[in-house]
Amino acid sequence: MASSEEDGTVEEKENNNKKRTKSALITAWLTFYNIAMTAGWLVLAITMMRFYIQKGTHKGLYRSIARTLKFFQTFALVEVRICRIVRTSVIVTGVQVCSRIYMVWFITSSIRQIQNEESVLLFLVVWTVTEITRYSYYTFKLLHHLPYFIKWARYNFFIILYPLGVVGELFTIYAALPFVRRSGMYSMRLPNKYNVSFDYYYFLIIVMLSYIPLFPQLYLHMLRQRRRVLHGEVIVEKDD
Ligand SMILES: CCCCCCCCCCCCC/C=C/C(=O)SCCNC(=O)CCNC(=O)[C@H](O)C(C)(C)COP(=O)(O)OP(=O)(O)OC[C@H]1O[C@@H](n2cnc3c(N)ncnc32)[C@H](O)[C@@H]1OP(=O)(O)O
Repeated sequence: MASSEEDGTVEEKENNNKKRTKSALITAWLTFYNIAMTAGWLVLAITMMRFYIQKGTHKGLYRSIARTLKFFQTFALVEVRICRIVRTSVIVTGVQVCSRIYMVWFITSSIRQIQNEESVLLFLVVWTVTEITRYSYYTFKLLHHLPYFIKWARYNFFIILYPLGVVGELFTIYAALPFVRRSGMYSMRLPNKYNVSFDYYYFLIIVMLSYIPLFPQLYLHMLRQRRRVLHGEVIVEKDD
């Protein structure tokens, strides 16, 4: 009897040890990821500032940072996986990350003629400030040393930055429309062997319209997060 009780305790201890090791590994991985992303966006911020100071214009800036931007923004896909670990929604994160990746790869990087638009500069600056704040917030939180200013910034900056970012993105897509129509890029006209037609021009218009239902949901989600974190409100959100 005593030996089976002992066995139970040994088994429990082993399980607890395994759980603790797993949780430590996850925390280490998350900390590494968030530090890497903070560093990446800081590099982008410094590169943009240096470019502007040296050249005195934003023309050519996108080209100079395109590779780094593509790398770090695409790497953010990891976050959809992180949703399984932390208390965040796959849908909210998925829409956010995918729309950004789409903006980088299939609009701004694909259409050279729009890269010098002011709207591109606008969303780049907004994304950079947002991401430095967001990833440093996660990092300090994981390290249990979260300065109040970072927490405040994480849950206040978005109030202005989110709409500004969306304005930058929408104007950029709008600027792309004439080039897409003229070039017929990413489009398929009939007749073709697949018997399928696709017009990227109209697809872009649909993307722009999809901001109308999607953006308010993301924004309201962030306002709820703000009330929860800064004002301690208990908020029950529907899970996906
Ligand atoms: C085919 C193409 C289709 C395109 C369709 C287009 C339509 C798109 C429409 C929408 C347009 C949006 C475009 C985006 C524009 C911009 O980004 S503009 C720039 C300004 N942006 C912002 O301010 C972004 C603000 N939004 C967010 O931060 C997002 O909603 C988010 C990134 C998804 C984060 O939300 P969420 O995770 O729910 O909030 P948090 O409070 O930060 O986190 C919740 C808990 O999860 C923990 N956590 C999350 N991520 C991490 C992590 N990486 N590491 C560690 N921990 C993490 C976090 O700590 C919280 O934990 P608890 O406090 O313990 O709950």
